[in-house]
Amino acid sequence: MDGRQSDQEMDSKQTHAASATDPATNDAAADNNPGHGKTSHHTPVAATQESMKVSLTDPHPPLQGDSPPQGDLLQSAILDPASPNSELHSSESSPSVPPHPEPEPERKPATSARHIGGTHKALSPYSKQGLSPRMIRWRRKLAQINALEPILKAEDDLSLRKRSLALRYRAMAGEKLSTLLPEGYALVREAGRRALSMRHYDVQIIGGISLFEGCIAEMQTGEGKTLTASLPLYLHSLTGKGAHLATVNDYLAKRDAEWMRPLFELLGVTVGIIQTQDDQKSRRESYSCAITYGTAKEFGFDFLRDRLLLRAQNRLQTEMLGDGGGGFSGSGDQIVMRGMHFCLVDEADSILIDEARTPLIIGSIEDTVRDQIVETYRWAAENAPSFELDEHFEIDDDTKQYELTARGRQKVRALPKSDLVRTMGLVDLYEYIERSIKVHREFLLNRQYVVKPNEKGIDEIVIVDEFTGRLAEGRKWRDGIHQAIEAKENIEISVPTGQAARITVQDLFLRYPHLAGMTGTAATSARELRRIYRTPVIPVPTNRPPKRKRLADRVFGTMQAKFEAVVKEVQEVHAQGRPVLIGTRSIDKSMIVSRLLDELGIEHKVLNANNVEMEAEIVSAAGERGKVTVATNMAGRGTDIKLADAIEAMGGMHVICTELHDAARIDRQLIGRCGRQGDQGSYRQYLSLDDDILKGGLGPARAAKLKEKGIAKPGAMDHYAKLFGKAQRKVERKHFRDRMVLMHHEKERKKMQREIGQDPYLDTPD
Ligand SMILES: Nc1ncnc2c1ncn2[C@@H]1O[C@H](COP(=O)(O)OP(=O)(O)OP(=O)(O)O)[C@@H](O)[C@H]1O
Repeated sequence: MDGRQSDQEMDSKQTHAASATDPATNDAAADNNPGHGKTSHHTPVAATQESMKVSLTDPHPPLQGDSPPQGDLLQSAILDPASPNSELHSSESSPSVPPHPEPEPERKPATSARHIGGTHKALSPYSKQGLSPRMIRWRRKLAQINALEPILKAEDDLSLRKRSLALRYRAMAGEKLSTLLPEGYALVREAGRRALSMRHYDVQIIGGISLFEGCIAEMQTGEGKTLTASLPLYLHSLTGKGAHLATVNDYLAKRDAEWMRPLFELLGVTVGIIQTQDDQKSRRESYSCAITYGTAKEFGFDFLRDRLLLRAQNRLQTEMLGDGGGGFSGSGDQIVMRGMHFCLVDEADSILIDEARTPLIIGSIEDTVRDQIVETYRWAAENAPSFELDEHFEIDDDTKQYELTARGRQKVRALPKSDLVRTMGLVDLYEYIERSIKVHREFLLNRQYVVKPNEKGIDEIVIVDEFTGRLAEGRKWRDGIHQAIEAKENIEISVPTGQAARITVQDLFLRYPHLAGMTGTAATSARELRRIYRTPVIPVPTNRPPKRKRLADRVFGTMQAKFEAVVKEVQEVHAQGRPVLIGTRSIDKSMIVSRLLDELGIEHKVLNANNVEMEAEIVSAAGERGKVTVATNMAGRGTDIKLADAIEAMGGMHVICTELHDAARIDRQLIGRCGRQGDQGSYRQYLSLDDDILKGGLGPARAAKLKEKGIAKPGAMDHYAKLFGKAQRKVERKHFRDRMVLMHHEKERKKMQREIGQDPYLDTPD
């Protein structure tokens, strides 16, 4: 990777005209009803102390998803300190395999141990010795929640709802949420059991408590983050200030909200969903709900649009001084958000780290020199391919800068130009050509981007997100890269329109007074998350010990040899009837694997950003007998592949990773598609000496030598496996440093702007 992520920026969709109606529901009226408060207040937490001891054994018949012998791991740990279940089940069985690229030593257990146990001995949050005061406190709360369970179980739905209203009344009257937590969480658990047939496991309750306390809960993939999120979202919603859940795309926002809706509704809590295409009116309605699910991007744009509106109405000053509220204006336009109180970030590493630098930008006026710019982009795109490396331009290996040589500049001057292009300054023309050469060499169709018609049928460049494999609709590369690609593909050029408002994803989340996050893969980023967001990472143990098996890494000389070996393995596992998932780093590579499978006559499905509409169908069948699925990172986050009945006995699903990503976290996401919820499963990493990660981590010279070696020597060369892990760690460290530098500059800029009385979000430099 060449820091392309840093080039990315978001362009807003058109700023919608706000509508005049005010749908803001006033839940407070119902909440403030003392009658409700009294009737539902009949079993306060304090009254249940006696029953707590009893509740440490599970009084419930197992439900769907419950696993009686090991189901409540924590419970058994409390009852029996010697219980093997009291260990943290985070390692996978890996018999006699070379070590998989491990996260940097200084970043992993040390951080977690410090947070959980306070000493380095306390590697397990549930071991008795070295338990941190925090964990002792959390276990005490868990015991209180467990104690309430039989009581709530005996009550009807209406009583639960009344209890919920009473809690809201108390929260709005100023009672601390932490004192309401045990009863609140017990209510959510009971509502989950009734409405979703899913009872929160003890480990999920512990995860929920850590989220309430502003931590990043690291829960293994498939452990049920969606259900865990319901706990802190509910509790924070009680204050009436709105609780937000930010996730990575519209699809997940909608899916999770709809999934959890029956639980919340049973407790009288409203749920809103923000989708990209929503107008201002429906956005306002969604934000007026007690809990709102949406994407980080939409939360950011709504914040900016509101801010622009407030400035237009000259109300920003009072708003900033805390005298805002209401959101009414003389023109009838209203802001959509009710403020920012609590945000739970799903896939926290993706949003808080990978997306952190992404600026969300709302454009302003049309550029008057538009035609000239458009024509120059086209002129550069036509001529760039005729420029030769070393003769006309050079590339700086460290900075990835393209620079024209003297001969290159001479060539630019000599090129034929139209009148419009000729009026452009010569230095600008050099830059246009340099950028265009870079785009021709580094930005490839069906790898970094696709060309896709928009809703008006006009072709557009849509970025393929490196981390999620999904199309990042609405996002643009900056510094003219996006326009240079449009020129290269000969489609309409979207000249930037200047900046009216801008915020980075990082700044957006730092504005929430209460922030928490969940992810399957945060330990490797614990240091960064703590440093930037002051959110400690807490590993939450798995509910059942993972049975996922890691098979030895395989290394080949060339990509071709690697993919041939991959399909051979697919053939073998497929013959046993086990489902196989093959992860690739880009759309074009998924197509290569698909072609090779076709040649062998193996029926399969391809899941990439080009066939997103088939996603639900492909995923729902992927765990069935004999299914083969080729996917990009799209199959990573949020893809819940259910195994068909007989598959578990055969050994579960087999995942094949065909290349390392720039961050080990992304590889872990794909691996996490198998062995979910304690299921059987296996995975293997395939590598080749021409993989991009070697260039990024070991430098172009060393990578070129390895590549030569790979071409010269066919067959497997597994002894190189460790080198790949080393390269990946180097790339991770480089990205970490880049992010820190950027954060520093952003901080300085904002400080300076505030000093001179500017708004750092609205008075943005272009
Ligand atoms: N307490 C529970 N009882 C029964 N089933 C559960 C429970 N918690 C989670 N599950 C099941 O576990 C599966 C995984 O849940 P979910 O998709 O929320 O996991 P996740 O942690 O978000 O995974 P990923 O990180 O892969 O996105 C779902 O099928 C869900 O039904």
